Amino acid sequence: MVRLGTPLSPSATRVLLLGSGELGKEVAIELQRFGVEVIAADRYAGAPAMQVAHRSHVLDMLDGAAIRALVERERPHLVVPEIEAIHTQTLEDLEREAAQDGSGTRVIPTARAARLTMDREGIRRLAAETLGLPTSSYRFVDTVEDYRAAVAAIGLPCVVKPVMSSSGKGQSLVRADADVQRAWDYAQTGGRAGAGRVIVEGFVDFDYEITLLTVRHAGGTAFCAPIGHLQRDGDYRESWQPQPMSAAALARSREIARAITDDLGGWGVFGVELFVKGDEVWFSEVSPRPHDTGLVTLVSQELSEFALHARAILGLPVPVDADGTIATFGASASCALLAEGHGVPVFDGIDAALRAPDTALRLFGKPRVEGQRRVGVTLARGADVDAARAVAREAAAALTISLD
Ligand SMILES: Nc1ncnc2c1ncn2[C@@H]1O[C@H](COP(=O)(O)OP(=O)(O)OP(=O)(O)O)[C@@H](O)[C@H]1O
Ligand SMILES: NCC(=O)N[C@@H]1O[C@H](COP(=O)([O-])[O-])[C@@H](O)[C@H]1O
Ligand SMILES: [Mg+2]
Repeated sequence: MVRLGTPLSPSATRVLLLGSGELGKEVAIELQRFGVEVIAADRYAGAPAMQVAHRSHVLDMLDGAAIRALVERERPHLVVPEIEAIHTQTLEDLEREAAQDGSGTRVIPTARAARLTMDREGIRRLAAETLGLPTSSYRFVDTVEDYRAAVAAIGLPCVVKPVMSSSGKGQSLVRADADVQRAWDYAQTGGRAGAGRVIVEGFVDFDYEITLLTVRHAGGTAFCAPIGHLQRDGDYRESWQPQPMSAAALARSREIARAITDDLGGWGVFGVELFVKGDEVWFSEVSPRPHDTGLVTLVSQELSEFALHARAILGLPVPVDADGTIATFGASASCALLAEGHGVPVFDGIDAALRAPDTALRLFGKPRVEGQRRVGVTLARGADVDAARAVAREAAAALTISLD
């Protein structure tokens, strides 16, 4: 039996979000709807989820002592990682101590899942070497000499990424010898945690790629309809649901998603990223939390990936149909809004963007842009995926973003 208290009272169910971006903001809203007390943390003030949380804290999330002090101060029932770059060793320590002293703090989905996925090496070795799942070829390197040898061994084209990065930061596609040094230099400066270890991956020449949102909940494992997406510079630009795919490729995708999520364990939404060519499927990576390409579920599903995460982590029911699928409203799409430059975002043309029926918009409220940053998303439903994508793109094109 699940029991929820009243926020800001001794009975409150307290959730600490580690990371407070656009994905955490939607999770926070869903938790608020259940009267959960939400505490948001991130490396900067005024982050999106902080704007809808009961309170917030600014800290360096790679600082283990700072994470520990925050958990001891807030005594959350659930610690919910929202980004990769967290001092996950501290989460493992806290999880173990909580099991011993009975304080009841749980890490979502598990501290081990957070540790393995914060770093490309942990999750890649688990998937490819322990579970035997198909992946691209890969090598991990620490020095420029080893890097050059890895590129030679893997062959061109290859993809170079810092082991700790997301949204394509520090990532390059190396097509020719002339790109090799530049890719190393970018990987050393573009990652979230500074210079360091790099993965060199063989290029997978896929037909399309998907995110298979997989929900581990009290009643078992459920899948959302596959989400197709378009990435540029390693960052998502458009996503749509459902991605048309063969029955064999979908079955294989579910098999891979089940294998990796069963191993990671715990409750919550996982974004399993897969490459598909014909009926063949490769595992790429997994987020043990809602996924950016899953923003489309804000219009495609009664229960978005954020609502599903809230339900799953609280131990609440997740309704599924007979074959374990979560219902959708039909073809839908999302289009990311990127701002470039320096300053505080201001949006014009909102009325034009929302003129078409079945169109929606999320403006994340990120306080500043320095360089390039995703600041919002347009959402649309349509007769089919192509129509939905066109409406989402048109809505995005109707908006102008300036930086004050
Ligand atoms: N080995 C590969 N072969 C072909 N394409 C790849 C490969 N690795 C990455 N990509 C492309 O780059 C995109 C981003 O890669 P990846 O997901 O590893 O980066 P990321 O920084 O973790 O992104 P995010 O955090 O947004 O998921 C992939 O979705 C895919 O389009
Ligand atoms: N691909 C991972 C992803 O989309 N993560 C989302 O972006 C935020 C960071 O944005 P920022 O870099 O603009 O601060 C994260 O907090 C999360 O919501
Ligand atoms: Mg990815």
